[in-house]
Amino acid sequence: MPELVAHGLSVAYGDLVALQPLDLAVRPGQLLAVSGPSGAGKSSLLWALGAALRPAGGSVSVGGAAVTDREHAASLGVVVVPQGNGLASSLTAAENIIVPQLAAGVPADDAARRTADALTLVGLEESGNHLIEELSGGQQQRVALARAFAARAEVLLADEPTSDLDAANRERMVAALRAEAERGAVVVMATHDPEAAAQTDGELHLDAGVATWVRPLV
Ligand SMILES: Nc1ncnc2c1ncn2[C@@H]1O[C@H](COP(=O)(O)OP(=O)(O)OP(=O)(O)O)[C@@H](O)[C@H]1O
Repeated sequence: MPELVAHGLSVAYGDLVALQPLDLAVRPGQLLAVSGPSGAGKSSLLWALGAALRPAGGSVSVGGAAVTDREHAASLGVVVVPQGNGLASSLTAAENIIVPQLAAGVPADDAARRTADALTLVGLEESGNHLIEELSGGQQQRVALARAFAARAEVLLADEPTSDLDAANRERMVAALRAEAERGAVVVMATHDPEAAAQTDGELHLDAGVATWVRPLV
C-alpha cells in the first residue's frame, strides 16, 4: 500500500491562510490524528490531502504519484469522509454504501457482502434498509464511515468521525479506523476529541493553521 506525502502544503481562502506550509508523511498501517480547536484548519488539511480543494501551495503524492485533482486522488484509492457525512438522504443506508462500489466496478455479490460487513462493523446491521433521513446524526456518521470501510481505501481521510457519537460508539469507530490501518491503509482522522486522538500512532496539532507535533509518527 502507498505512502501519503505532503510537501509544503498550504491552503488559503482569499487572504485568509487556513494552513501554513506543511510537510507530512504517513506510512501504510499508520493512524494519525489531526487535532486542534474549531477553525484551526483541520478540515482544510484533510481536503487538501484528498485533493478536494486546490492548495495555495505545495503538493500531495500517494505512492510517489503526484496527485493532480480529486478524480485522480479517487483513482489512487484516496477516500474522504466529510464532516457533513455526504450521504444521499433519500437512499437507504445500504444503498449509500453499495452504489459507489457498483459504480467502481465491484461485482454485485462482493459489494453486497462488503456492505453487510461494513454495516456490522459500525453496529448498524439492523439499519441497512432505513432511509438516511430516518437516522440520527450519529447513525448517519457511522453509515458514512461504513461506506468508506466498504471502499477499501488506500488512504482514508476522516473528518471528525466521532463528533456525534456516544462513548461506546466512539470506541467502536476508533477501533474500526485502527483496523483499516492494520489492513495496510494510511488513515488520517481530524478530531476535537482528546480521547480519540490519544488512541492513534501520532498527533499533529493545528492552531490557526500552524502545525505542531504533539506525538510525532515514528
Ligand atoms: N470555504 C471557505 N471560505 C472561506 N474561509 C473558509 C472556508 N472554509 C474554511 N474557512 C476558514 O478557514 C479556517 C480553517 O477552517 P477549517 O474548516 O479548516 O477548520 P477546522 O479546524 O476544520 O474547524 P472545525 O473543527 O470547526 O471543523 C477558518 O478560519 C475558516 O473560517
